[in-house]
Amino acid sequence: MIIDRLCEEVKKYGPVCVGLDTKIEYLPEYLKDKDISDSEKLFEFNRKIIDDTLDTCACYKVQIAHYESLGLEGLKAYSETLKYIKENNKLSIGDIKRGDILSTATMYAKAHFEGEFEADFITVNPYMGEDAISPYYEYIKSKEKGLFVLMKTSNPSSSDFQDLEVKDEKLYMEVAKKIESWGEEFVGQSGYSSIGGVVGLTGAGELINIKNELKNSFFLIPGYGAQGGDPKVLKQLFKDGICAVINSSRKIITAHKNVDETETFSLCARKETLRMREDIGWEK
Ligand SMILES: O=C(O)c1cc(=O)[nH]c(=O)n1[C@@H]1O[C@H](COP(=O)(O)O)[C@@H](O)[C@H]1O
Repeated sequence: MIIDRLCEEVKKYGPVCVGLDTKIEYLPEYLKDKDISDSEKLFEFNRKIIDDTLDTCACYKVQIAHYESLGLEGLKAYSETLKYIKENNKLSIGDIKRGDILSTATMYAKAHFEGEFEADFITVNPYMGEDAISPYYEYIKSKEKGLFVLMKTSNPSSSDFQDLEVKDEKLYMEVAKKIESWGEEFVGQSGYSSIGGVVGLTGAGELINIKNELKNSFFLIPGYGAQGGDPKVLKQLFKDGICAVINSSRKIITAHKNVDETETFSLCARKETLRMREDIGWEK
C-alpha cells in the first residue's frame, strides 16, 4: 500500500510536505528575466526546490490551480514537476480536489493516476458521496495509489457547512467517519489506510476530535505557516506516533523573499523546511 511507503518516508525524513503552489511572481528576478518560457521557468524553480529539500521532507504537494491558471504552458510544468518528483524517488500529492459523478470520476482517476499528470496521491472532495470516490479504488488496490479526502478544511468559511449539527454531531465528524469506513479495505501494514483525510491545522480542537474518533486514518494537514495554524497541537496528535504529513506552501517557496533575490532561493526553502521540521517537534 502506498500509505506504508509514505509512513516510511515520514520516519526517514520527517512529516513536512513541501507545497509547490508556484506562481511566476514568487520567482527570483534572475529567473523571471531568463529567456525561456513560463513553463520552463516554473519547472526550473520547482526542480531546484525539490533538489534542495529531498532529504528534509516526506513528500511534495503540487497544487494544480497554480499551473492550470497559465493554460497548457502551466500544465506542462505541473506534469514535469510530478515526473521529476517520481524520478527522485519521492512521493507526490496532486492537489486537484476533484469530486463528480461516477462516470466523470472514472476519467479523473485515469487523468491523475496514469499518464501525463500521474501522482501518487490526489486530493478529492467527498460532498457527492461514495460513488464519486469509488472509481479511484481500483488504482489504490492494483496501482499503489492513494487519496486524501477533505474532512475538515483550514479556511475561515469551513464552518458554513462543515460545522452544521447532524445527528447530534458536527457534519465534519460524520464525513470523517464515513471516509474512514471507505478506507477500511485499504489499510496497510503500517495500520493506516491509503484513503486518508485532509484536516486543517487552523482548527486544533477539530483535529484532535477527529483523531480521537478514527483509528486508521492518516492525515494531510494544511494551514501551517501562511495560514497561521499553531503547531502546538501536533504534540498531542503524534503522541502514539506520527499519523500525518504537514503541508506548508507559501512559507517555504517564498522564503527567499525575506532574504534576497538571488539564485539561493532553493537554499532558503531548504532552511525554512528544516526550521519547520524542528518547529513541529520532529526528532529522528
Ligand atoms: O487540500 C488541501 O491541500 C488544502 C485543504 C485545506 O483545507 N486548506 C488548504 O490550505 N489546502 C491547500 O494547502 C495549501 C496551503 O498553502 P499555504 O497556506 O501557502 O501553506 C494550498 O495548496 C491549499 O489549496
